Amino acid sequence: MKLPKKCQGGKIMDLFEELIAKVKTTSAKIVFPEGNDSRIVKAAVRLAQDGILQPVILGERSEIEKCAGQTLPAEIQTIDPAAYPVAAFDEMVAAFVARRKGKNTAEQARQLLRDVNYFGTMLVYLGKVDGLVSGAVHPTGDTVRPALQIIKTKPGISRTSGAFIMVRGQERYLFADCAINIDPDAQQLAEIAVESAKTARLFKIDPKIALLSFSTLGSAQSPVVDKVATAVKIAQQLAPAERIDGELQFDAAFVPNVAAKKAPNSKVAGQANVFVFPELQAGNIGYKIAQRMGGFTAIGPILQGLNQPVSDLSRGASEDDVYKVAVITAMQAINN
Ligand SMILES: CC(C)(COP(=O)(O)OP(=O)(O)OC[C@H]1O[C@@H](n2cnc3c(N)ncnc32)[C@H](O)[C@@H]1OP(=O)(O)O)[C@@H](O)C(=O)NCCC(=O)NCCS
Ligand SMILES: CC(=O)OP(=O)(O)O
Repeated sequence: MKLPKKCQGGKIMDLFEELIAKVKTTSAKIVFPEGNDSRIVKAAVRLAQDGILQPVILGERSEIEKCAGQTLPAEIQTIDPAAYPVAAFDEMVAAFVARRKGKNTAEQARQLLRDVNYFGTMLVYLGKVDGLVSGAVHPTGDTVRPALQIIKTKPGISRTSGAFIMVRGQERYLFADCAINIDPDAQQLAEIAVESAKTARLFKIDPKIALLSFSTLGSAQSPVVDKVATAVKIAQQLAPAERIDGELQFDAAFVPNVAAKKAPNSKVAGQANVFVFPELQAGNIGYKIAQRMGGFTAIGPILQGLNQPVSDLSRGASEDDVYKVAVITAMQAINN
């Protein structure tokens, strides 16, 4: 049944009201490296004024204010990396070099840490803030590389991946990987599926996980289909309690009467709510089609499997998207 528009909007807010209520209790510190972007600064100001989290914006305070066209409230902390105290910067350089275990020299560290994303990620690593939100200006690679190198993945997880929660009225789905792994192998794809189930639960989605393909359970033959079928077997071994199936075409995964024809014995087909794409072109295109043509709100990408929360925005993000992703980042910090 289709709900009236007003009611659909209400449902999106329900999800956020729940998250915000949780996040407010801890007042997490979130760093925003892109103090030169008005969407970032305005969202950070609103988050502080709404009492949701404590933003730390990187940049020179008067420049940040010029960019946002407003004076920053006194409670908003800013850090200008160019004016960071020498002793604290030296400490950051030493910690970076130690973390990189011979992969970067101190000289390289000093150079890299001039980049706001490296600087902000080190603030997370050193525990000076609880999470980072960036990517409104920087492309994904430049936003997440510092996190991959410094924060790294949790034990037992080899790849981080990027999930979107797709919301339209009462509908709530998870799409992954839409952001990071260009051509994951079967093992990596299986890990993405298992991590996606954990992320889904954070958003009260009871996961039924479909690994997507252009083939349903052997209807087409190709090495790329074999990769997905192998990933399903690995994922089922990694997480035997989860409902995981594939390879499935999207219609077989989503539409009950198509599932009845194509995959009648599947416990997932026709009712999947977590969709794992076989590679990044499909995942990134897929979420943008659902967002831009299908009327879904796309929340993310939420980086899964990192030791500490770092979030990458789409450069097409609105001020409101920044606000929501920051709330999710703070929630990940609580659940860490
Ligand atoms: C994420 C991405 C930037 C990493 O590329 P890269 O920096 O060239 O990766 P490298 O292979 O040089 O690895 C750099 C480091 O990150 C680690 N790494 C790379 N991918 C990783 C992943 N998915 N999970 C965890 N660690 C990863 C590597 O192990 C390496 O660590 P090390 O320096 O300690 O050895 C790349 O995969 C990419 O461009 N992905 C697509 C991003 C994109 O454009 N998405 C669409 C828009 S959202
Ligand atoms: C997630 C994503 O696609 O990011 P961007 O639009 O910045 O490339």
